Amino acid sequence: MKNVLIVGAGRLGKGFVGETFDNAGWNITFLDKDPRVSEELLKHGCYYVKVHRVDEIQNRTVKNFQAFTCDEAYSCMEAFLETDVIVLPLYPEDFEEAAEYLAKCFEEFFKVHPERKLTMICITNKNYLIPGITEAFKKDLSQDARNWFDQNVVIRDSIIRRSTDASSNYDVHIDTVAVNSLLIQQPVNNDISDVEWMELTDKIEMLKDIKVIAVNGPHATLAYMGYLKGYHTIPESEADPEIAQVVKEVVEELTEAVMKEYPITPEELHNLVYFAPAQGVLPDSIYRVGYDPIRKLSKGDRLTGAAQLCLKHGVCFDAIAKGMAAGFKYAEPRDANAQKLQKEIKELGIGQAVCKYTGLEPDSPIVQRVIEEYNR
Ligand SMILES: NC(=O)c1ccc[n+]([C@@H]2O[C@H](COP(=O)([O-])OP(=O)(O)OC[C@H]3O[C@@H](n4cnc5c(N)ncnc54)[C@H](O)[C@@H]3O)[C@@H](O)[C@H]2O)c1
Ligand SMILES: O=P(O)(O)OC[C@@H](O)[C@@H](O)[C@H](O)[C@H](O)CO
Repeated sequence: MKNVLIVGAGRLGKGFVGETFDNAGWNITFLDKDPRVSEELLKHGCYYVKVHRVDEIQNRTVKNFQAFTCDEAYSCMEAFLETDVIVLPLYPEDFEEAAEYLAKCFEEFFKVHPERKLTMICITNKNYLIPGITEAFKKDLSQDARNWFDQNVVIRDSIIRRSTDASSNYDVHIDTVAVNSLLIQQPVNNDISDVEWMELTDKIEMLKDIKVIAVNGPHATLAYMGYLKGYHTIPESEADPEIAQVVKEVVEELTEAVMKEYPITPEELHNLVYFAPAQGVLPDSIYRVGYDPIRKLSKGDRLTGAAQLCLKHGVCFDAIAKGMAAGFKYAEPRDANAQKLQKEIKELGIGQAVCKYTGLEPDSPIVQRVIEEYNR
């Protein structure tokens, strides 16, 4: 049987990666730095995933797994030494710490199985992270292990086209929408062709730029505008006619700009970004989708990146600016970066804050439009 180690056993780690590899008959090992994750998994002995597919809702119970915390005793070591594939559904800021912790595991793997190959798959919505992640994973290795790592381990980026939510990262009841595959940069070192929803591709960086702008830009707009109207879930925002109209215009604006910027046909774009309707309703939270407005408003990311493309190609970005302005008003108390942003806006004023967090110059037409929308 093949073995997968899932580093980051939160919503996506359990609800997508764990459930999917379990379905394909792989041995699953979860590793998480939050002790509540393994405590809950081990207490229940299983977890539950409601998989919303196009044709049905599957209620899956996943029972066959091991779960570990990133403890000092390295209780995950034995499982690590048997792994074939390592999947890392982590937020961008968490890779460095994961790499530091796992250095000891890679050092041991190299000693015990120098002949084996490994594939690591990173799951985030941030592009161009792989060189930095690779450095982080090699940083604490001995020279011999580093040489081995270069020859035997590949770290691949992916494009995740699936929403998966739960009340917390340690909740054992998870909802996921399964209508699109995970696109993974090829080649990989280990055979994953038996696992549903895993699809190898080329041109990952270009496709990821497009996907983050075209899928996550409208998604963030739903979250930020919905928050301002007091909603808690994305379906509530989608049902609001005023928000739905702005989101429709966001899609029109960014689609025109994307088609001008990238060598992609309308059919290829559709295949990349279309989510077929699934059965039931995923109660996806505005908290999760809006999470970390500092990342989401940064240069090149889903909203500012979309506006930048529009500006470059002479396309109107009025609706995108509305989404960005709502992002600058996002004050969710549980979101540390939303709080940080609000504090900075109070201290610096909206003008300087927009420049600082979008990375754009004060005379940029994007900055001007966002400030106008913010003050409206
Ligand atoms: N949930 C989704 O629908 C979804 C969709 C697309 C992309 N993503 C991306 O996937 C990634 C994970 O999202 P999520 O929703 O599963 O988040 P989550 O918060 O539910 O889970 C992340 C888990 O990683 C753990 N973690 C953090 N640092 C760690 C470390 N150093 N070592 C081990 N574990 C560590 C956390 O404790 C947490 O349990 C993010 O980059 C997110 O943007 C999520
Ligand atoms: O994961 P984030 O924080 O980058 O973005 C939140 C959502 O937009 C995102 O997770 C989507 O649900 C997902 O990318 C859809 O495929």
